Amino acid sequence: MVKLPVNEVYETKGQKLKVISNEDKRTVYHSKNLNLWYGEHHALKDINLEMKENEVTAIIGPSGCGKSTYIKTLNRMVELIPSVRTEGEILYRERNILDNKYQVEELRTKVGMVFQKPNPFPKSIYDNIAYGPRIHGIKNKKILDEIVEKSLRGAAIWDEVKDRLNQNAYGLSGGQQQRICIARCLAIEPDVILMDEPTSALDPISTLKVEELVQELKENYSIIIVTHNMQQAARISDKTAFFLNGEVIEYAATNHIFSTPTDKRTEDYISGRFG
Ligand SMILES: Nc1ncnc2c1ncn2[C@@H]1O[C@H](COP(=O)(O)OP(=O)(O)OP(=O)(O)O)[C@@H](O)[C@H]1O
Repeated sequence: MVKLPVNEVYETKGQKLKVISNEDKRTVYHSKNLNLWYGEHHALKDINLEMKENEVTAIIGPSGCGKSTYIKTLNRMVELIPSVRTEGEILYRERNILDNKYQVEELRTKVGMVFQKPNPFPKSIYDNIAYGPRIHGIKNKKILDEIVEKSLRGAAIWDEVKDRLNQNAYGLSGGQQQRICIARCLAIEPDVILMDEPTSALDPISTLKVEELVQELKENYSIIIVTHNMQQAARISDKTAFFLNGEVIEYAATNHIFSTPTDKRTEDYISGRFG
């Protein structure tokens, strides 16, 4: 494949085409000097990370390094824990979500989350997907039907469940349940999808399906995924942040992190010397 230099303007059939560089992509999240404490425990230390739209950003690092804590600050889920204290800023689309004036409800309509263990509601497949839109006031059956179908198609599970939409979601396999949770997330038309180890409870085939789905979804969404599976990060992400003891040791294009890491600690981690 020929690689064109970025930001060059070419003319073809009378049309000017600009080769877009990564710098032209808009920033979705920008953490600035973010610190977080659980009581006395300093769990996130001066995190500075800028994440771009329509990219998959992977967060990797050994157990206890702060990956889940970080992703849960991005939708302010951490504030449910009473001992948590934060300092610094997290800009989402240029507004500081840690500001008291920022309504968490507003954030939740824009940022969806998929967890480690599939967590469908004990309801029908249809009601799982229609749940969010209903909360947002949509009652019209035809509109809800459309949202349900579109979301299930978006999560690549429509064909598997279209004939049993009224059955309980608990009757599905783990991999199917996880895609139902992704569909539930898509139904609120989010801007960003946060995923906290979304495949760690899945078998290899379901894992592959979710990984393929993540690749497709980035065309329309920005995805931030925590994974302890380094092969997965290498396969599906554009950028990777390596966390260690609450700090970001290195953040760069995924191929750079996995081929020529700058920091010795990143190299030791990705080559399996610790973690
Ligand atoms: N609710 C909590 N109260 C107190 N300390 C916590 C709490 N949650 C996490 N921690 C601590 O904060 C640090 C970071 O934990 P976190 O769960 O973010 O790590 P992680 O990188 O996601 O780990 P893992 O890969 O094992 O899930 C750990 O030392 C952990 O013990």
